[in-house]
Amino acid sequence: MPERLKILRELTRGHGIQVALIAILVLVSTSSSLAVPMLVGRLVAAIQSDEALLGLTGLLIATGLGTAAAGALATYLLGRMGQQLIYRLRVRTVDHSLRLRMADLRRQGSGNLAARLTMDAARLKALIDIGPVQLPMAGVTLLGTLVIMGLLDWVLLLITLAAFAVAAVIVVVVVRRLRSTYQSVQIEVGGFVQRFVGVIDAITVIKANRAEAVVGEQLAESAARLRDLEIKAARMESLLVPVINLGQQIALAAVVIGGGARLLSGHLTLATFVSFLLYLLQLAAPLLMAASGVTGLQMGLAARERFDEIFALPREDGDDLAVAAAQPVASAPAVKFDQVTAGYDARPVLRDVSFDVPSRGLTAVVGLSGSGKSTALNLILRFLSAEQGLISVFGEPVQNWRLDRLRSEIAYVDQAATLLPDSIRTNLTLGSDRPAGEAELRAALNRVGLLDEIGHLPDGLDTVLGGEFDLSGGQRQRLALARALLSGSRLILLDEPTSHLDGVNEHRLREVVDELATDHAVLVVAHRLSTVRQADHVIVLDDGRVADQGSHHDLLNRCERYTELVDAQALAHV
Ligand SMILES: Nc1ncnc2c1ncn2[C@@H]1O[C@H](COP(=O)(O)OP(=O)(O)OP(=O)(O)O)[C@@H](O)[C@H]1O
Repeated sequence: MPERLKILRELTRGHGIQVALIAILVLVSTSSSLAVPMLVGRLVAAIQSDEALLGLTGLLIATGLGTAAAGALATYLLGRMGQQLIYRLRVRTVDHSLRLRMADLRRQGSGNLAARLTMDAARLKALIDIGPVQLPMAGVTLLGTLVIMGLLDWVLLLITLAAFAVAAVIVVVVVRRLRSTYQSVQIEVGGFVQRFVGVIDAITVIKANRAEAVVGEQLAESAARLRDLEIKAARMESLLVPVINLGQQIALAAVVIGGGARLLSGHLTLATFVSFLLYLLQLAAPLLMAASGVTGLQMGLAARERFDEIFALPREDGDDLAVAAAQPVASAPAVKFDQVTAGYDARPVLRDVSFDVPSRGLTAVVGLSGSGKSTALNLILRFLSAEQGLISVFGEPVQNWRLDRLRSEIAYVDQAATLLPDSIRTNLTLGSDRPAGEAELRAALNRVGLLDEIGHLPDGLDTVLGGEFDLSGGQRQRLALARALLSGSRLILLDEPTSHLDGVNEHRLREVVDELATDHAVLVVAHRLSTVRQADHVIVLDDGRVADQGSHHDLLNRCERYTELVDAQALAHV
């Protein structure tokens, strides 16, 4: 347990003054609440001996008010500290998640990560609420109460302890079992959110296939598992309060009998007996507080493990070998694959692949679906690492580049032309090192034929996408290309969409790509015959190997695989 309690030190680090202030307030509140029964005892004695009551009554009221004020302030400060903690934790989780390796990110899944930021964060915050204050407060109150009770009458204290013993054993057993149940609940919640997010992402397919009921049932099954686990936890939690109350009632009965006898035998005064009974009645509160505190601690610890799981995953730039930034070689090809073998989870997708992408001109990669074209782009961007061979960008092996510098040299337009759910302006300038002026943005949009279309949107460049307004597939692709134009990157990777653009825009885009290729290296995963015709160099991938490479015409004359691709319309005739 002390090992686990180290978490409280970690969580409250940097908040020493606040923790000390809270501790003082708690101490004030606890000790004044401990004084109340004593004062009541004194009041009883004063009534018995006909003494003046005013001073004592005033002291009693002041003590009550002091307890309340100190308690309220401690609770507020603690709540504030909890929120600061949750803020730091969320920022760290977001930052770390965004920098995870792609494979780890996929394995975790967006829903599971989102559950960390919501439920797990809230449960960890609960730990702050109870950890530094509730548990010590309960401990101090409990200990103080027991000491005072022992001083008042140690025989009655022994009777009390014996009566509570069984209840204490049950509480310890329940609390221990709760931890593993909370862990299962948190894992199940993560899985449930993960499945739900996945389903909403695929909602168009689900609706089009009328699969709402089937998918809904699968989610309901997951919800049912969650319900069962939560009920199991509730069943265990529900035992705590009655068991403690029962212990108290047994103790009360035993103390009344024992105390009555000691009162009659003259071993106890009435005032002491009243004080003892009041302390006994107060005993349940710190016990309940301790029990719920330890329960919350179990929840918080289970949540902490889920955060640790994320933080233990390496950042993708942890692979950087470069101490100094790579020095690009001016004369080197933009990309060089030298006998590269790579894949996912040790399953090779590309085998012994070698090719060059010159620093100027248009290079196309073609191949059947699944032949490894996108994987090649992933390797250049270091979304993935090669198992064997060497991949260089502008003359430097990719792993020697500082990751952010490598990616600043590359503009990437993915097949779906994914956009951020943000304004068009933000999407256009994403990753730009320098702020682009209005005129520059408009010029880029004009080049890809989007200026008029965006001009018709209600907020123009500041229209937010993904909500009320969105762009068509072709418009997205043109926007992504405009971003590439603005990026200033020397290497453009273009994963061509498989769906067709209309003739006008197809022609316009071809012009833009041609223009770009005059002073940039453009590597395009081509799905259209028009693109390969336009390319200076074509690389033919066949089941992860380079079948051949050369110009469109040379390949038509000599590469059977290429002719097949063209004839079988694997390359669309546009
Ligand atoms: N994230 C991934 N995890 C595991 N395997 C993957 C992953 N992405 C792709 N693959 C596998 O790698 C192989 C090559 O995929 P890749 O996307 O590179 O093909 P492609 O040539 O670009 O295909 P397409 O033309 O259909 O886009 C496929 O067999 C695919 O199943």
